Amino acid sequence: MSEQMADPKVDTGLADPAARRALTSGFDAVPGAGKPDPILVVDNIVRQFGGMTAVDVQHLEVQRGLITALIGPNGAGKTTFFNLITGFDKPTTAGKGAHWAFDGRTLDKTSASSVAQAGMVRTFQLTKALSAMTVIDNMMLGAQNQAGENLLKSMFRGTWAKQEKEIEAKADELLARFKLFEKKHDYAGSLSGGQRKLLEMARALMSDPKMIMLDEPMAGVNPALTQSLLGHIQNLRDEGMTVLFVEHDMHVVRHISDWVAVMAEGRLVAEGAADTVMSDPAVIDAYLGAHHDTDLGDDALLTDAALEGMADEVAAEDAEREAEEEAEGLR
Ligand SMILES: Nc1ncnc2c1ncn2[C@@H]1O[C@H](COP(=O)(O)OP(=O)(O)OP(=O)(O)O)[C@@H](O)[C@H]1O
Repeated sequence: MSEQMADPKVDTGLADPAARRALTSGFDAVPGAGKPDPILVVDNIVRQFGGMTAVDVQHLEVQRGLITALIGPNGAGKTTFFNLITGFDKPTTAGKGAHWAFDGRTLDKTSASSVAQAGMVRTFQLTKALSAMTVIDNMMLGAQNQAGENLLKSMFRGTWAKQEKEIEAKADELLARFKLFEKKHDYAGSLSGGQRKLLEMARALMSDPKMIMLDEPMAGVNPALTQSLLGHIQNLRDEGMTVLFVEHDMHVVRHISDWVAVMAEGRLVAEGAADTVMSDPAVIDAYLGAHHDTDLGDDALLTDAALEGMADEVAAEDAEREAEEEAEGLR
């Protein structure tokens, strides 16, 4: 593998649920709580649209190696916050105290592509333009973030063809992992809702991120694929990646989050472990104020056995696929 395609997989020891619980039990369950090893630190990010404050996050730390959910009622500012920290929008406080750093690197004034190159990548919904492209072309587009200037240089050096082959091999591997290999040459627009979500995730992984940010990964996904998607997300964490995701489905949040941050009316109003944060009065207030019918989830399914079962299922499928690929000489 070339340097920029370095494998981000690291053993954080956090594949073990007991280790994760031991870690998060040391976190303060208060908004803006400090973490022992934050991969993302955000300060004073404010975004106003006209007179309306969509985001006003004074301090947030995201712990490395965990799955953190960002939840909150409709209009709480979650998507805007994602856009701000990934360089797709600018805080109103830019140059006036807004500061955020990823993996020790200040990102305040960088473009979306340099944020991606720093290792923080968000998934994108399949837009019209992307739907009109094939699955493999979508994947190759995902690699652009990763290669950046190096890609340009290598084109001049005449090594592009070799690099393109390497990138396509990596795309094939990811497509196989996400059960999309058969669809490689199909138009992305022809995929089902769940397959699109898988493609969005696979595309983001083309750049070997240290942290993947998922915006509503389960929206529009049928129950059969939900299990598989949840398993994939947990496996990314178990391989050492940090996951930050926005999700409305509280059952999903409870099932896979190690830590939950809650936004309401632009502000961070609570933080805590999934099984306790939902009973925080600030969270109940925020949701009740927004819509009364939110189901804040059910603890009955929140067992280690259920979670590990899902992760094991996907890991077994991965192993089976790898064996098949080896037999077919794909690897
Ligand atoms: N480009 C924009 N121009 C004006 N207002 C905007 C813009 N983008 C977002 N807003 C407003 O900012 C607020 C926060 O929106 P945002 O989409 O970030 O919330 P959210 O928490 O992601 O909501 P949802 O869960 O419904 O997706 C909303 O009131 C929204 O109408």
